[in-house]
Amino acid sequence: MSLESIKFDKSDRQNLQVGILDQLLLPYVTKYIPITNIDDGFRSIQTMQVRGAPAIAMVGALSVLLEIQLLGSESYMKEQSFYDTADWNKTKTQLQERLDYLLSSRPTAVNLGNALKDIAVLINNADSVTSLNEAVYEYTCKLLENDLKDNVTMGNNGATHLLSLLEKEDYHSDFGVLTICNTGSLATAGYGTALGVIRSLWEDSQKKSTSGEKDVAKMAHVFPLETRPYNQGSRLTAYELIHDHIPSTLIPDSSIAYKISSSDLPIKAAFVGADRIVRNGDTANKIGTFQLAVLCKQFGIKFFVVAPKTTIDNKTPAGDGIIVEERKPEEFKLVTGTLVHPVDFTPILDDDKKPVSAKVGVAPPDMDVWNPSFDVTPHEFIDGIVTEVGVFTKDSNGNFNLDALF
Ligand SMILES: CSC[C@H]1O[C@H](OP(=O)(O)O)[C@H](O)[C@@H]1O
Repeated sequence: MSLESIKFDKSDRQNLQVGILDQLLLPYVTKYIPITNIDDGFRSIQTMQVRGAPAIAMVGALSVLLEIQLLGSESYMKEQSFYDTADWNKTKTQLQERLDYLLSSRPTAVNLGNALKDIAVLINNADSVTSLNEAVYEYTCKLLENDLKDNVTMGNNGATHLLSLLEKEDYHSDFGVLTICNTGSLATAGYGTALGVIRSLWEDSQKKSTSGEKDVAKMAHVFPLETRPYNQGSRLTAYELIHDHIPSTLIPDSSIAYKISSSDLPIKAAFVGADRIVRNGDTANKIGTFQLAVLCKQFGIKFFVVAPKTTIDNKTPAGDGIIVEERKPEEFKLVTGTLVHPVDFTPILDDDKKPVSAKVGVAPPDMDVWNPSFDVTPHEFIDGIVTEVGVFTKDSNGNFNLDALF
């Protein structure tokens, strides 16, 4: 099992190498595929071999860095015909065009756009390929380092905030939490955003169990939603929770209300990620998040969005300004997975002893479908926005003030 979504090999500064974990093959097959240029970056993001707003930004930035590395290669520049090698300003303009192409791979998550905006400034200011290579290398290394560091800080911020709320309501017992999609190490540089809070809550629970503390609030169980139609929950979050030995039970997206109302273990919070948080706190996230928020409000369960500053869109005033990506109909009408033995779930191997990928039809081929990748949760349904800077809650008028994040 590997939770490393991105492998960035910097051992040879002149020959940087990047591999991404092909998340379309998880949880049964662990396979890394090389990223060598912007085309590889575009394809891996658009096909969702790599997904998760922060991970998309990091793979995008790395693919630009590797393309700039190629610009410094005589053999590559002799073979290629896109870049005008004789005119540095023209080359820079052409590189900006390539960034625009990369940005079109997935329109909703803002992290990629934020990273490419930063890189566009570096391109504009660079006076040579060498200086540009160094500037984008430094930027990209910092992006990956900061993401992991910020996720741990964010995880602890979210856990501390929930535990203090439970203390205030005089709740001193085990509790469960809900989460949707995948917001863990497979969506980031490590630890995760919403799943990072869950990791911090589990660390807190284990300390309390080890020290034998009684009558204390501690997270005892996680209920991840399967998250159709790409199944980030059942294929990826379940994979991470098993890897970390965190007690959890996978539930169908359609069972939230019944789970909350029938659960013996009180469910006290939902933690979800974000693809774009706009100025008033409205949040784009995986399809199904909005209805989870509505149900949490109905049952009096706290609903938290967890995301780093790189997910903030400080230009868009409200959620109706967010472009919501629609995925291809076949991604809904087919379930993609690995052929397994129905009894012990071991992968069925082909003649080369490799697991066999399969697509199973679950709808009539000529049926129209609606397949939005995200929805937009109005800030009215959000109790808090957890970030590495701190946890933001609404004022007495029900408004978020996120200026500290802009
Ligand atoms: C920390 S990942 C944030 C966000 O990205 C996921 O979308 P996708 O799997 O389609 O890239 C999901 O919405 C997560 O909540």
